Amino acid sequence: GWGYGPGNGPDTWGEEYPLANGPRQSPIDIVTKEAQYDPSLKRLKLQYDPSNAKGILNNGHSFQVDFVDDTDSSTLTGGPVPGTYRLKQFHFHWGGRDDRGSEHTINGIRFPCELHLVHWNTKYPSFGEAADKPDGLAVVGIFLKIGAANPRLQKVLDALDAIKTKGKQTTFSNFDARTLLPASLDYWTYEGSLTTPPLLESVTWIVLREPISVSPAQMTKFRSLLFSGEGEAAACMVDNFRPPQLLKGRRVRASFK
Ligand SMILES: NS(=O)(=O)c1ccc(NC(=O)NCCCCO)cc1
Ligand SMILES: [Zn+2]
Repeated sequence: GWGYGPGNGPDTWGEEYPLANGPRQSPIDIVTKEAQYDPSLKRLKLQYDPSNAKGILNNGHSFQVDFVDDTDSSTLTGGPVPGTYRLKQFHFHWGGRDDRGSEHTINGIRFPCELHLVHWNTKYPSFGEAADKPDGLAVVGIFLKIGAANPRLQKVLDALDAIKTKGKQTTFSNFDARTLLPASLDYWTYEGSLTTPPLLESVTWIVLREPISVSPAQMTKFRSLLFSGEGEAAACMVDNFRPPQLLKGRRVRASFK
């Protein structure tokens, strides 16, 4: 199946997933001077209930923290989208070295890691139903930059020893995803896609301007995970990012001047 290696990486995905060359693919390079301030954009409202955290899973491409999404208790409202979107999961993309790892880039600059908080539009009955609709998903992207250790990440990183290999999962409860957010919710927004197969063009991207910090030692924890399953030849889970895709005429709007 698809992956990030030489034989199954982003350049090969188009063979099985034709959307790879579609008109609204993600990620993109955000050229800040070309992002247009839009005064009609609303403030982003993220309301997360810690009791909705359910589990943490190594899915063989990244790891994700899954949330119970059967009520409107952890939601995204406001921002560039009408209606209410429910938090489904969050996950990360990172590099084998600190000079790469993020999916979106800012003026060509890559960050060592990028956090994605995945939400689905409650006008649809479920995530699966929403996932292939043009207004189905809203993903908040947050850059991580090297600096002081981030204590808010520690609970997530401490759980990684239990999910080292593909398919492993463990319970992960009482986690407040709001603690991962930076002080400012200023954002850029554009219409895009899932950044992994099936590359569905269903995502309103909301990329925060302010990064959160991560220390080199914490990055080493991310890199201790494996793409491979137990008993398989060990393959370090690093460089699980898709490079920036063509804008194809899309506009990027800014919520700030
Ligand atoms: N990196 S990303 O764009 O935030 C992303 C989020 C979800 C997914 N996929 C997912 O949640 N489930 C599999 C696809 C759903 C099809 O029903 C893939 C990429
Ligand atoms: Zn992602």
